[in-house]
Amino acid sequence: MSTHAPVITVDGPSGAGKGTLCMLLAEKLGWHLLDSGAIYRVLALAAIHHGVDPDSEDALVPLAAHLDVQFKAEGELVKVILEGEDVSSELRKEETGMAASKVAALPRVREALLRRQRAFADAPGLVADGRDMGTVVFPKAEVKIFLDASAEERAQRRMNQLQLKGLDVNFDRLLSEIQERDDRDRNRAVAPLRPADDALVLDSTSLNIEQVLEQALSYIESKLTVAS
Ligand SMILES: Nc1ncnc2c1ncn2[C@@H]1O[C@H](COP(=O)(O)OP(=O)(O)O)[C@@H](O)[C@H]1O
Ligand SMILES: Nc1ccn([C@@H]2O[C@H](COP(=O)(O)OP(=O)(O)O)[C@@H](O)[C@H]2O)c(=O)n1
Repeated sequence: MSTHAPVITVDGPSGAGKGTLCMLLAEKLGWHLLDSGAIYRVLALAAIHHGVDPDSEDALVPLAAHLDVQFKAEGELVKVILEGEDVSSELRKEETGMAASKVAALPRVREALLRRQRAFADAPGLVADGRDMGTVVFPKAEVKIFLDASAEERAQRRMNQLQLKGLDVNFDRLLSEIQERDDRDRNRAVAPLRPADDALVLDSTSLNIEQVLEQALSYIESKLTVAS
């Protein structure tokens, strides 16, 4: 007998703070975490490693359907293993995000990844991070949040994050890459980035991480009795 697991979806553009918020929520609630962007990133890397044309939907669909990926929690970090190889650091590169947004625009690729994402919904609950979690993957989720922030603030956050890793980054380039990815994600034909009709839209431009967490938790508590 399958039990229904409650789902909290957090969608929004790159750098809005989704990953940070989802990790804190999953930790606080003791729920599972789905980083759906990581799946699209892994697929983009698999295509690059196998020399598959990232524009060829026909070649990408079987790769998506048979993607051999494991997410291994190691303390606070999640190691991502693709076909036995640790791709964790390659995964977070900006160029991987850009390649992911290209493969993610292909309808049959999205379809091939649906079941894999839905399988993450398990007791006691799931926090799902992405672009279409509340609109397509979990349309009946109990709680939906759309986390936003201005493109400039998101580019600044990404720049700080990359600088902390010791990388040399240029703000204007980062901003234009974020805008290019936003445009592609918002204007694609299937599962475009947009808030679900029943989502709380939270603009984090002038909120710090604690304030975002506080507002999200108070909304979750108003929707779910288990969140107290
Ligand atoms: N409200 C916030 N204010 C300032 N920085 C934030 C906030 N939320 C997240 N960050 C930082 O911004 C960067 C991007 O956040 P992340 O959670 O990776 O965004 P996303 O998953 O939406 O791309 C991280 O370095 C994170 O620590
Ligand atoms: N549910 C999702 C998650 C990510 N994606 C795509 O995957 C890319 C990378 O997603 P990500 O969440 O890892 O990116 P960041 O927000 O961390 O920059 C996005 O730009 C989207 O094009 C998607 O189409 N649908």
